[in-house]
Formats: sequence, structure tokens, C-alpha cells
Amino acid sequence: MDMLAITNLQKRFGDKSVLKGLDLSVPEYSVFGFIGKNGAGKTTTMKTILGLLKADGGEILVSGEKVVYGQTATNRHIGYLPDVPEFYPFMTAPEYLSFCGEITGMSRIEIKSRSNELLKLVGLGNEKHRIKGFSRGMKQRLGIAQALLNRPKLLICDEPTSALDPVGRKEILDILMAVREQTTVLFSTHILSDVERICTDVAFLNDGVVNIQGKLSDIKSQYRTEEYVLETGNEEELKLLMNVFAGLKKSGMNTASFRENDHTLFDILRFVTDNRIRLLKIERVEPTLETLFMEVVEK
Ligand SMILES: Nc1ncnc2c1ncn2[C@@H]1O[C@H](COP(=O)(O)OP(=O)(O)OP(=O)(O)O)[C@@H](O)[C@H]1O
Repeated sequence: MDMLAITNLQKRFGDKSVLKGLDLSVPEYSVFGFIGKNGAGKTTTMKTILGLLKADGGEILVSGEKVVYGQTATNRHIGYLPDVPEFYPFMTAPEYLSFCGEITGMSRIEIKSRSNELLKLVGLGNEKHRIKGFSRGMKQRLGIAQALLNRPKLLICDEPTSALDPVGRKEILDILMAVREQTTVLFSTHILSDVERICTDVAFLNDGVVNIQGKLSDIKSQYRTEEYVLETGNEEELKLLMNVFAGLKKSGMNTASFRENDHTLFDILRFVTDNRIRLLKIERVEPTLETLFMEVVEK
């Protein structure tokens, strides 16, 4: 089942059309990377899912229930981490979670056990300081704990790693991976290496629509290039190959790449064998999300 299903979502600000018929299907228990460059409309989409912005057209279903602007019914399924989460700086992390739990009507016993569990999960189990002394990464981690307090079916995080250093980013990504057992995770980002690290599914948002979406592994194999890279024992051996195969493009001292349109793998390997060239490596080039994204954006 899709935890989130968006059909033909449209949103304008004045005469500027930001979402122009966006379709998105987020399968249950996926870690879903919602990719788009700055200003693509990621936050707009998320706020519309939360019923905080009124769409100009289209439909959003969260766990099969229709989102209605200004109503909060579907938000009981959602935990949300905004791009810049705000806290009461004078509180400690457990105090803050207790406060949030009380507002949402959780019992004291439940608040205590869930807070302990979540603070441990996000690495703040032993943190006694007030939030005002927290680093950005610690605030993001506390924000995730808060978003998970009510055991949401869908956790939505708006660019959770953008402002963090590599260590802080890794901590957040590890947490998002870990919570996958409890909830579906949708997070927006423009950091493609983060997506490659943890996502099962992705969608590219560009020019108001989602151009490509699906399982990361399917997308990668669908867009697999017919390009190979090879490495010879030394530069002379590479020269020998390049004299015969004009389509080889040198990429290093003794490395080069070629496309199957120019030369077949079989011809290259036969020449290598016939001429006793030492081949240290030959491999198919895996498309990166970066190259895919550039293709989508440049189309
Ligand atoms: N309340 C608003 N009024 C007018 N324009 C808006 C409003 N909110 C967003 N926009 C415009 O809509 C476009 C999409 O913004 P949005 O914040 O959704 O993008 P984003 O993909 O989240 O970008 P970023 O990565 O920079 O956060 C931008 O051009 C933005 O200026």
C-alpha cells in the first residue's frame, strides 16, 4: 500500500505556478528521497501534505485518507520535522518531549517510556543540558524524536541534513535508516549522496512535476549507461589500445572509457588477449544519481 499518494497536485503563488500536476507514490516502509534543487517546491509540497497550504488542484491521500486544507485529521498519521525546527531553549530534551506529549494528550507513563526510547535512539539519552546549548545536529536529532513521539505512520523531514557537517549528516541518516522499521520516511533534499546512502525509493521534482520516481535500484538499472572504464598495466599498453580503438577516451595515466556504441566489449577483450595487454580492471560505469538528476534538470 502507498502510505502517501499525491495525484495531479497544483499550487500557484500569485501568477507563479510552483506545482504543475505533481504525482507521487510513497510505498509503506520505504525511505523515500524527494529530490529537487533550491526553490523546486519541496517545502510547498510538504506543507500541502500537512494541510497547511491550500492546493489549487489535485488530491493527497495519507494512509488512504484525504487531506483537507485547514483540517488536521490526517496529521495524526504524520510526524513532521521542518527545515529549521524551533524549540523552547530553556527546556532540556526530556522536558521538551514531555511538553509535546502532554499537548497531544499522551499519558505520563507513556510519555516517560516513549521519551526514553526516542532520546536513546537519537543519541540524546544522556544529554542533561538545556536546548539553548545544542548544536544544529542535536536540534535536528531532537526534532526527529519529537516527530516520532506519537508513533506516526509517516515521518516527513524537510531537508534534515542540509545545514550539517558530514558527521552530523551521518548521524541523521543513520537515525532515518533505523526508524524505517517503525515508520515510512519521506525526506526532501538536494544532497544526492545522502539519498544514495539510505533511500529505497526516490522522486525527482523538476519544473513543478515529478519526472522520475520509483525504486532506486530500478531507476539505476533502467538508466544504466553502456559505458565501460578500463585500466591497463601501464601507459604504453593503453596507447596500444587507443591506436586501434579511436572511441577510447583517456581519463587517467592508464585508464580510459568507451561506449558500447563505439566498440564492443568483445572486440576490446579480444585485442587485449591477442596482444597480451595486462588489463587491471574493466567495469561498467554505474550511473550516479547526480548524472541522472542533471539529465532530468537539463531536459
Ligand atoms: N508563501 C509564498 N509566497 C510566494 N511564493 C512562495 C511562497 N512559498 C514558496 N514560494 C515560492 O515557491 C517556490 C518553491 O518554494 P519551496 O520553498 O517550496 O522550494 P524548495 O524546493 O523547498 O526550496 P529550498 O530547497 O530552497 O527550500 C519558490 O520560488 C518560492 O519562492
